[in-house]
Amino acid sequence: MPHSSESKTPTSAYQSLFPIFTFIKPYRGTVALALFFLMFTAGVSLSLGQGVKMVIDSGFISGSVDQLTSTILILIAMISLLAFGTFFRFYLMSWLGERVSADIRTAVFNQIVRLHPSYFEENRSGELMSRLTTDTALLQSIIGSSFSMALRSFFMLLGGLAMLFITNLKLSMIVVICVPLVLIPMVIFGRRVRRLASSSQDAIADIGTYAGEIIQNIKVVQSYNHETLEQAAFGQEVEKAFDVAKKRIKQRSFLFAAVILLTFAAISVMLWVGGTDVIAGKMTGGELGAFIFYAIMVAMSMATVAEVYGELQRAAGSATRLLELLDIESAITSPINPLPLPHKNDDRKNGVAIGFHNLDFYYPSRPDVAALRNINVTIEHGQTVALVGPSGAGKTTMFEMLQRFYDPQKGNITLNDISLEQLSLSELRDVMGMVPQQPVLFSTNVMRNIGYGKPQASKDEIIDAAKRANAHEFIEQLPEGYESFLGEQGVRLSGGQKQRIAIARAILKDPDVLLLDEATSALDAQSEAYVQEALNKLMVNRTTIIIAHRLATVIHADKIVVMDKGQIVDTGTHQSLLISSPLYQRLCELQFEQAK
Ligand SMILES: Nc1ncnc2c1ncn2[C@@H]1O[C@H](COP(=O)(O)OP(=O)(O)OP(=O)(O)O)[C@@H](O)[C@H]1O
Repeated sequence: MPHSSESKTPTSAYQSLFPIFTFIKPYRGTVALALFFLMFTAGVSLSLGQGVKMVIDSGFISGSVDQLTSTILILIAMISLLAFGTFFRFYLMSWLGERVSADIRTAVFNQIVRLHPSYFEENRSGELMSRLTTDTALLQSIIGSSFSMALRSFFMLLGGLAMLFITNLKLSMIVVICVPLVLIPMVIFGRRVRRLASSSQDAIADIGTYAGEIIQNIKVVQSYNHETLEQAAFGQEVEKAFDVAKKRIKQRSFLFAAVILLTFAAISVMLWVGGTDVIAGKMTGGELGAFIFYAIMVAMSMATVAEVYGELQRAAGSATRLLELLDIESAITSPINPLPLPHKNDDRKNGVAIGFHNLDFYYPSRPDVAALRNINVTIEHGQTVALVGPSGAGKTTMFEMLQRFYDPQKGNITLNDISLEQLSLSELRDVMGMVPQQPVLFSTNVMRNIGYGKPQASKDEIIDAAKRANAHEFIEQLPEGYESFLGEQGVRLSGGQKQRIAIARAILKDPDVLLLDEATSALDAQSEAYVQEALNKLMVNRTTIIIAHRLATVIHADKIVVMDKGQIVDTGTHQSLLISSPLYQRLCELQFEQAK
């Protein structure tokens, strides 16, 4: 990417903002038009000073009502032009801000969904979320408003200064001395206010996080009778935020008071010096009026430029973070020239053969402990293999490796003798279908939750999949049938029902390899029978690997792999392992005790 080198070593705020221009480039035409209106309005604003002069000199002083009327009409015409230009300037600039931040948001999200899963173990989702929302919102306000304000103020500052000197040299010298006197306290207080404003935002964000966690876990809070404790703790958080806010508003009050005092003091000095000149006949009243108009314009423009400079620095931080995120390369990518997955006799309905060969794997976050060590397993087309072993043995890790969420440090995994790294990620993941122990439901309706397995599926296909998963009946009984909303704020489903939705999703996907993580929590006999029947149908004509917790599953498996501490300790059938494997015997006793 073109911005990679700049974003790593930003030397100034502007330099790290520079890469954002890649996102602005496509809208060159709009930028040009916006700039035109920006200069147009700046020009009209500057000429307003002349209008003021005319109204005073030709209108009031001349004593002619007609002349006053015509000068006022000219002033109205100028202000109409200003309004006209402002509409387009504001609209186009804000449009640019919104458009560019929308594009950046999309680019960041597109990047996030493709990143390797271990990235999300190192980076909290809350942080990524704030990149997507807060950081992009800041850039939007910079591009859409602050930048335009700064540019306009810059033009007006230059023009205003020029007009000041043209109007009256002596008074201009007073302004040149007074403006910094007014600005210095504004910049100092402004900086403090900004710092406090950002810690105030942090404090508010903390309140949000705290409340969010309590609301999510409200049942735990209530069952432990922690309401009063939580109320007190939350109260403290709120007070902390209030204390920061108090400091901020104090600084702001000082700022306002100082600005009013200094500005009017400076204007009074000018009025006094200018007024003496008017009385002495050295300048007209209109000139003095115009002069004060320009002086205020120059001061305001300088204040705006100073204010925006601070914001630009804050935005530079956001821009750097966003661009760093966009620069990260996913550690798991498709090969440039992927091999197609060959199918035995070209018959897709037979599953695929799987092989683990001398596989060693360490999780990136725990590089010193092997999660899998020296794993060798061969699974034939259409076989059902059960993985058993105590907690932490590495069973789930096997599933993660098969879906290539991580790459092994040593050895490899093959599908029909092709190494996973040689397959395109999309083909690999098309082949795999996973039914997790705790099914994940999205906050949408049943139809879309099942349809996640095959986005182009028709309604009939979805209903058919639900029927085959033994889910149709209970879905029909939901308040709005297939349109019922599931997920976070949706209908609550029982464990068995959720599993059947997940099974329907997998049926619809129709994968060659089925990865099944059986639920450990016991379902009631009826649900268990429904789920088992649905699974049996699902396993036909596929290669299936099951993390097994049920007697029925292991007995019917073609092969059982017994794992412990990341290694395979035994492989065989239920009968052979009962004789040869002490660990398997122990596991059987434990697991099937519970099943009784
Ligand atoms: N993302 C991860 N980062 C670091 N270590 C992990 C990660 N996931 C799992 N582990 C570790 O790897 C080992 C194997 O875990 P795994 O989840 O594969 O076990 P399991 O056999 O599926 O256990 P269970 O039956 O309890 O789910 C454990 O020691 C676990 O702490």
